[in-house]
Amino acid sequence: PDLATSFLEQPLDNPLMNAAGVWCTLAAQLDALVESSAGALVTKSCTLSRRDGNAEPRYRALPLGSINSMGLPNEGYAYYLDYAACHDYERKPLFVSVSGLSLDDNLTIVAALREAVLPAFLELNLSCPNVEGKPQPGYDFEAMDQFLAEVATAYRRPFGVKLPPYFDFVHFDTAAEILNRYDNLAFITCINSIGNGLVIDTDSESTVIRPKDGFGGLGGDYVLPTALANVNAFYRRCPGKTIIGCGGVQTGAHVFQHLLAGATLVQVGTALHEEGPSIFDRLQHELRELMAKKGYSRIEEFRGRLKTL
Ligand SMILES: CC(C)(C)CCc1c(C(=O)O)[nH]c(=O)[nH]c1=O
Repeated sequence: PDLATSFLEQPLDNPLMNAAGVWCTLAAQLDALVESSAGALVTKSCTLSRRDGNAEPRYRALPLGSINSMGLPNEGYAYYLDYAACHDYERKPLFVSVSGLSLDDNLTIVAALREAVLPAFLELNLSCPNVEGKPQPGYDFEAMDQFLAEVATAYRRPFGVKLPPYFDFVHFDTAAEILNRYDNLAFITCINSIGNGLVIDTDSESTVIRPKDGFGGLGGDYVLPTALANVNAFYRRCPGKTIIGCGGVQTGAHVFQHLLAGATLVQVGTALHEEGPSIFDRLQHELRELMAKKGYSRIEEFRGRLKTL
């Protein structure tokens, strides 16, 4: 079976890539993803200036996934624009994730990315911090609309958004209605971690990460059904947009499920953090094996064809 696919008219060897934030903060990590068999890669969400991020421990792997409250540690947007300027786009697509600390910061970064005239794809993180006392833009539909109106106008090129998970059909409907208003909003990545979970260690009777009294974003097995739901909800509601699936991928079968739900590309976070870039070889092997067993030779034969009962 052949895993070749395309994204916004760009050919890719396969649909797999890292999730923003995982194995992508430093150039050496990004180089390892370029050398790996990943079909594409994305940089750590960046801010105007370099950030140390939160105190450690700020990430913990668990039997069923992970919890993190990293606090946006990153080298600052110029670092990632420099990396993007040196990337070989013939080899594989590069995405730049942006998570400015304010709308203005986002506009500054987006303008710089536009000025650089690079073939990199912009993934705007809508879980970015916003005004104190207000929810993240992904959960504040007025702010989300405002962000998109200004970024879409300023960037004027195709871009995408990274969405937090939604759990209510009215939220799927409202978010999709906003996203569909922006013609150059070309792709939607679902989902970011499930926010503010709390993992407790029974023996120590303590939280397991230091920041935010132990509250942090969940990844891994905990989030797969929610990730698949959000991929399929936006796939159904935004026929003109390309969906990137993210959340809970650990096996070739999980990749298959994301594709069936309507994803074009599939991002790997927690499992990549734990296994390293060789995971992309394993996932492709497992996906090919599953496709062969089912008699599929290409992804387009089943992508988006989730059956209902
Ligand atoms: C949570 C924020 C720090 C506001 C954004 C960056 C981010 C982080 C992070 O850097 O803590 N972790 C996630 O799982 N998703 C994210 O989008």
